[in-house]
Amino acid sequence: MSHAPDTLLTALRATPPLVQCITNYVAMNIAANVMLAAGASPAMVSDVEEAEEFAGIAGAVTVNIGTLSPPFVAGMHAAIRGARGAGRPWVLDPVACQATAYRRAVVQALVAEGPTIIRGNASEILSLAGEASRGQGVDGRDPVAAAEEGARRLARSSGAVVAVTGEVDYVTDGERAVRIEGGSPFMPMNTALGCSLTCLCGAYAAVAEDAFDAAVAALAHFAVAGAKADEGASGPGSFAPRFLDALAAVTPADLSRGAIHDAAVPA
Ligand SMILES: Nc1ncnc2c1ncn2[C@@H]1O[C@H](COP(=O)(O)OP(=O)(O)OP(=O)(O)O)[C@@H](O)[C@H]1O
Ligand SMILES: Cc1ncsc1CCO
Ligand SMILES: [Mg+2]
Repeated sequence: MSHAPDTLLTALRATPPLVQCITNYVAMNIAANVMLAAGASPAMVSDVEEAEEFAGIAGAVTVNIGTLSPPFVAGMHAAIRGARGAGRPWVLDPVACQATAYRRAVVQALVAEGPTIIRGNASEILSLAGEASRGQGVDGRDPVAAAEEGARRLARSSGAVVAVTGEVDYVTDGERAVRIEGGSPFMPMNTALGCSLTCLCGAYAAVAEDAFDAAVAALAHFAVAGAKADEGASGPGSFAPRFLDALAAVTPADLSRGAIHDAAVPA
């Protein structure tokens, strides 16, 4: 059954899903605040001693490789085991996966575990799709349009819904695709908003039957809140608190107004 973003936001706010977010040191506080403002219940639980058990009580798990280390990786695989055992969705954020041999190896092993959703910037998705990427560190340096074909191929090969973010976002499961407009140029000037969006994809996946609908709703929530926060912001600093306020103020009706456009999928 397909659910529109407004229905999913209503469900999210009615029963805030517990989301186990394994994310990087930069994002932990920012992402937790984003999740609470949007209407979800985040828990940054990552140690291998408890990650699998915790995933058994969470509505979804999110895994982000931003500040990678062997202990983090052990916790990620434990949490994924827990999510899979409980039949719950899990979301992958391949931060800077093009940058080093360690990141490339870790991210390949994670993709092989079958993420429900992969959310990254265009440089990261190009790299995961085996194409040339202009990415150097954590920020996207390629246009989303350049990663659309690779995103569809990655979706088909991995079985994940792939969400590519940037000025205009693109979501595909290999068969369906949409573009989402909105947001603000101040968003990429605020660190870890992409990481926070990955956590929100987990929250929507916890309440949705269809991972494609979940990714679209999470990205639309960010697009609408970002556009709202942009009004009156004079720079990235004043944008940040306005964005948190806007995430909380977004209504289900806001999500059904115009940000989401169907995109043709070539055979
Ligand atoms: N130029 C832009 N205009 C409007 N919205 C943007 C722009 N660039 C990014 N966004 C929005 O910012 C959010 C984060 O996407 P982005 O692609 O910057 O993630 P990211 O590179 O993974 O970020 P990070 O790794 O710093 O967390 C998304 O909602 C995206 O739509
Ligand atoms: C700046 C930074 N460095 C590693 S992770 C991260 C957060 C944005 O991806
Ligand atoms: Mg990122």
